[in-house]
Amino acid sequence: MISAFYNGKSILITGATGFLGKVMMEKLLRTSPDLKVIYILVRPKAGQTLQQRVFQILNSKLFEKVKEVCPKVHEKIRAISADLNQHDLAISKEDMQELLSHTNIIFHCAATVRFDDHLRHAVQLNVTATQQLLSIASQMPKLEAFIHISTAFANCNLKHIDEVIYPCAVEPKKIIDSMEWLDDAIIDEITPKLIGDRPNTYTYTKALGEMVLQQEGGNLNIAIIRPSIVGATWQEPFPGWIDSINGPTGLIVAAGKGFLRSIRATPMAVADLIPVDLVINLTLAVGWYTAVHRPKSTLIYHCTSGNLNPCHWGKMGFQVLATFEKIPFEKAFRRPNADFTTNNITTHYWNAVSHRVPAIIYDVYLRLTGRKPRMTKVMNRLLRTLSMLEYFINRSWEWSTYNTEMLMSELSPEDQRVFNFDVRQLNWLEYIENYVLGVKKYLLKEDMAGIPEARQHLKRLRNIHYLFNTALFLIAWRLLIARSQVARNVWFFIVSFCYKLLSYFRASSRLKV
Ligand SMILES: CCCCCCCCCCCCCCCC(=O)SCCNC(=O)CCNC(=O)[C@H](O)C(C)(C)COP(=O)(O)OP(=O)(O)OC[C@H]1O[C@@H](n2cnc3c(N)ncnc32)[C@H](O)[C@@H]1OP(=O)(O)O
Ligand SMILES: NC(=O)C1=CN([C@@H]2O[C@H](COP(=O)(O)OP(=O)(O)OC[C@H]3O[C@@H](n4cnc5c(N)ncnc54)[C@H](OP(=O)(O)O)[C@@H]3O)[C@@H](O)[C@H]2O)C=CC1
Repeated sequence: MISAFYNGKSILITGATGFLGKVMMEKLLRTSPDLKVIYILVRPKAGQTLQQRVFQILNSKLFEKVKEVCPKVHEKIRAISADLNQHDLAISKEDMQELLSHTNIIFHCAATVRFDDHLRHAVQLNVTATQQLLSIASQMPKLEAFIHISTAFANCNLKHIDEVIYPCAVEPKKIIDSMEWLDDAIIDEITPKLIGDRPNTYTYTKALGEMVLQQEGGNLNIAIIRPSIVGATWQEPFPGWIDSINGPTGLIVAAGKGFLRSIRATPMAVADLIPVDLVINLTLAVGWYTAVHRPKSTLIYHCTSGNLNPCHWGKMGFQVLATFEKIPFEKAFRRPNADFTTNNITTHYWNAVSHRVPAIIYDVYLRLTGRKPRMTKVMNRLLRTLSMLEYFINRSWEWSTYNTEMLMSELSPEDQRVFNFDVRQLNWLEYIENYVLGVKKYLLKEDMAGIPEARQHLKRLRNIHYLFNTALFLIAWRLLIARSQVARNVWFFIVSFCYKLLSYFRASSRLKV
């Protein structure tokens, strides 16, 4: 039923080149190959034109399965040049006309997801662009539904979060206006006051974005999806696909490569991870439900795992490390072994001993061998990332999921199977193993044939580690003996004790003969 609904439709997706957007395009094309067209708003980036970007995406591994059911996949995608940083989204007149007269459904995924983005930029992307898209949407006569992707952490200043829009202290309109005339220095100064007890500009501006939808949605048929921490695919189009380094993925890479040795995290805090294919299944089901059933008010759907099938960071970390034993990453800096600490002092200690000192030693080695030092820079970046993510790995939240569960009960058995978003069916251990494997294959693009060599490399690292520790112990001991009478006495006692033990064994073996 849901598949049939999208057939013949013209669908507009923003953020289609991003992590969620790609999985959404793939699923739509695979399950509704007779859809009319998918308009995607794309900007040229990294020296590539939009056509080159789209070509690269459609020819990637993710889209291999789609081509079996929809060979003319290229013809179904219409890339429209746009920049959400620009006031009018920088869409040409002709393209705008086409969008206005044909679009049936909008999925608004584009956003800045950087936690440290400057407030001005975060407001432009996550608030102003949403406002402008709403204004465009309100001129679309054929529009049936406007689906907005927010985040479950938009209200992370609360402990229990319901499927409602919570107001922010300052009206989004006022924030948008002030960003026009305030200079960067003043914005920097007021940012902590505005974001209040939220940890970053991302969560704050996503909350403002929701308010804009509520206040300026007019008669539009709107729904909001709030996913928690989005991870690799669970089942579709195949398990473990991921190409984004955001969230836990960057830390999995850092742990697997041996950079990440210690992390300030609460092992019993809920790791509210949710697979990306599950998020997309829910989103497409919401698109159908919103368009067909036209709920009286804007419904919000939490796409979270914690209340239905909880996993904890401790369990996740353990399983990630266990997977590295089977599937090691190539060219690791050290053997993967990341510990969780919960206290500030041990965090500082391990950061110094396990992160900074090895980086400095390695950079000295690089310098001595005539190469450019780089490890300290990598470590600094890792520590900065850790400090940004810590907020989310030391707390647990409760999200109510009434609307999501209501929607599940509205689906036919066939739709429940094809657009499965029932997280209770997910086996975490299996999922995390596939996730780590997917990070190796699809993000790091490492060949599975290289696993024996990666294992050998880890063995060499282990031997170097033992050798290094022994040498360090002997040097420290030698220095201690040279300086301390007590250490000398202990040393003398140990040596004479060993000597006596040896003499005793020798004498007793002679007596036996
Ligand atoms: C033992 C294990 C335990 C595991 C335990 C895990 C616990 C983990 C809890 C997480 C909990 C999160 C909960 C969030 C819930 C939301 O709603 S999340 C939305 C998702 N958003 C994020 O995750 C954004 C977080 N990241 C950031 O804000 C920024 O990356 C940081 C952390 C500020 C770092 O910024 P930065 O140092 O400037 O680094 P950045 O430029 O971003 O990237 C560094 C490199 O990665 C590359 N890169 C960046 N993005 C990408 C991408 N998407 N794809 C590919 N490459 C990329 C860049 O190109 C760059 O490479 P170079 O150009 O230097 O060669
Ligand atoms: N990933 C996660 O863990 C979570 C994500 N979400 C939400 O899901 C949505 C998608 O996130 P995700 O796919 O991970 O994010 P990505 O960073 O992977 O993708 C962001 C998308 O937005 C586009 N975009 C950014 N700036 C502009 C711009 N100026 N003009 C046009 N397009 C732009 C990007 O285009 P380009 O490729 O050109 O940069 C990209 O397609 C977001 O709304 C996010 O808040 C919610 C919860 C968790």
